[in-house]
Amino acid sequence: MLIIGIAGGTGCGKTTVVNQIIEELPDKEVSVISQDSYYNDLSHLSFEERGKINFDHPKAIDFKLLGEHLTQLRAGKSIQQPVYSFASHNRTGQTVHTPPSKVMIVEGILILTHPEIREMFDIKIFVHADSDERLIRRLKRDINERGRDIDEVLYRYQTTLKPMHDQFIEPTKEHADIIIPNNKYNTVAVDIVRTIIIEKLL
Ligand SMILES: Nc1ncnc2c1ncn2[C@@H]1O[C@H](COP(=O)(O)OP(=O)(O)O)[C@@H](O)[C@H]1O
Ligand SMILES: Nc1ccn([C@@H]2O[C@H](COP(=O)(O)O)[C@@H](O)[C@H]2O)c(=O)n1
Repeated sequence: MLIIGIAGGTGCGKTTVVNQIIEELPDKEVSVISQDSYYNDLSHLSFEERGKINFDHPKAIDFKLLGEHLTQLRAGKSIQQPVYSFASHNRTGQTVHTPPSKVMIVEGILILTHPEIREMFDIKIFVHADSDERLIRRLKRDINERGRDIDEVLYRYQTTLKPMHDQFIEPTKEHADIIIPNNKYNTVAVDIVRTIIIEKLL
């Protein structure tokens, strides 16, 4: 099994890059795990209380469960990946059956911050886009797809997102084996990563 970790600040294009990489690959051979699925279970809090959580701090992530799941996958066992709702700031209670595959891609803003999780990756990738570009993309995406308004996105950006990015996420770039510049769509980098994966699948 080859486990690839793909990190980078919000809006840098991690999900887009992953989708481009796997587009032409056989479904059964490559699976994706999103760090978003591993936000802590916040069922004990009200919606208002959940909305005040700092979702850009490493403590917001259930790294224990993520580590257990990666260990199980490496041992050839399937996992039940939680489904996360950005609308309710919580897990939905549903899960996605995720079997082990030859290549597992794990993507998320904070996945390279945790030493034991980092150790589990055979290849570590950091996707870079400038912060103004990321904010513009985040605004458009969160308003169109995640049920947010401009005030919510900007408030979160100023209070938690930017400080946490500077403190925790940007420094993990130094752990990366590959840095993908993604201010513009980067098909060359996507092709290179896909080629590495295809070699593993042969
Ligand atoms: N290279 C790019 N150029 C322009 N827009 C992009 C690019 N990559 C991603 N996007 C757009 O930016 C938004 C955020 O991308 P996404 O892949 O969700 O980022 P992330 O998973 O890193 O938060 C999406 O609407 C996506 O379509
Ligand atoms: N309930 C939540 C949980 C997380 N976020 C934000 O999501 C970002 C990470 O996801 P990306 O797809 O953008 O990498 C992170 O910056 C959190 O602020 C949220 O808004 N609400």
